[in-house]
Amino acid sequence: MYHKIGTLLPSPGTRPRYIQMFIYDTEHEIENRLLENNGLDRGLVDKIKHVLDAHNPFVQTLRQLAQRDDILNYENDKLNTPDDYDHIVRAEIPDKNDEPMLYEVVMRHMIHVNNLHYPTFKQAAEKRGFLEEDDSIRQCLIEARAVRMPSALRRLFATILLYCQPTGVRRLWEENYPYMIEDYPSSSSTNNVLILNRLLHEINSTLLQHKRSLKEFDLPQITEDYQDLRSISSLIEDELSIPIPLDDLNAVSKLNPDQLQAFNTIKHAIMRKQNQTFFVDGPGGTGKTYLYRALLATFRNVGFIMVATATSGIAAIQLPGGRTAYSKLKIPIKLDSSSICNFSKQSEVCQLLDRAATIIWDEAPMADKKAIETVDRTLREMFGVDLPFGGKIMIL
Ligand SMILES: Nc1ncnc2c1ncn2[C@@H]1O[C@H](COP(=O)(O)OP(=O)(O)OP(=O)(O)O)[C@@H](O)[C@H]1O
Repeated sequence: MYHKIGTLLPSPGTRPRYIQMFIYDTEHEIENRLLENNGLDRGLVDKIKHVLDAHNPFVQTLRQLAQRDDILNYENDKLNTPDDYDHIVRAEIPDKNDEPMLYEVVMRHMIHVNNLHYPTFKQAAEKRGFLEEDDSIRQCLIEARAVRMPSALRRLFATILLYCQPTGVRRLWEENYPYMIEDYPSSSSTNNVLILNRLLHEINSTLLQHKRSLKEFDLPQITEDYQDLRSISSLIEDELSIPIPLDDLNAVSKLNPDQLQAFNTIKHAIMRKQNQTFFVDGPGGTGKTYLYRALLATFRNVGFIMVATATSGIAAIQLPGGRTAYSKLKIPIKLDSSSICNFSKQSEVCQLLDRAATIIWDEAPMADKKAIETVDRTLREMFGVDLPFGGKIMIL
């Protein structure tokens, strides 16, 4: 209904139409109707008008609007949503004894019944069974989950918030949240907060474009910590979002005595931020990669940044988030005794290395000696610390 009726009062210079007939210039309502359509039978229109006035509760409600002082405020404002109408269109429940028939009609058709009032027209209509609670929205989201990318699902969710006025926002959120974050990589509990905030931030950005905000909805809110995290580079964010395989977390309990000794020694240094360089050596197949994976999982799981590199690409992909040392540390191809890695002090790479608890470089002995010296020289210079690798804990 609200799509068709336009403003409650006609705009200046135009004749009343549709719903405006019941409110504007009611003394000349018949004439106004005939002007709209001169083929009408005056007698018939008059009879219909009386029938509607006597028996239609909506017409009676609209007639009362004419007596409202604030109705003029709505003259030029199109009421766009059921809530807008609900705000001003209300019917009184007639006295059951004085007007039993009218009472029955109103009780049958009126939205707010039994003194139960709902914040919006839509909610009231749902409670009366005129609408199904968010069912069409839910169905739409279920279909979208099957065929749409998570990014499209996020935009759809924001659009639903903006235009569909769901009543159970929190329930829709809980149902669809896991599907909306599917393309945000993470598995640790630490990162879940980041992921939640990232999703909320993205939905909020869409809402802000339409001058709305997350705060208006029954949804979790962005935590303040996230505002700090927003200032970090995307490189660090990517590093914090590296998935942590459960097997790697469990690997700690399966380390053999040698591996465990190495694990504990390195752990000790990381916890105390002691500058140390470790050389993990052993014949092929003795569990070096196994140890690295256990270290990466354990410390990433508690929010540490662990940069994982290897000399060869094959070895790099054995480590979650692993890259070749040349690529990650921007080691130049041509090396000499004064080479420096290709990143500046202000670069995201430098920020990442600065925040990293440790740098793992698997198969380092296979790399050109000058490459290792270049990294050492660069980190000393970047961090202004004259210690091996600028004071970083290195595992080679
Ligand atoms: N403590 C352990 N418990 C169970 N399995 C282990 C353990 N340590 C190593 N392994 C297994 O042994 C195999 C070889 O281990 P890994 O690849 O870590 O050795 P590596 O020293 O890195 O070998 P390479 O130098 O050839 O790369 C892997 O399948 C690994 O899962």
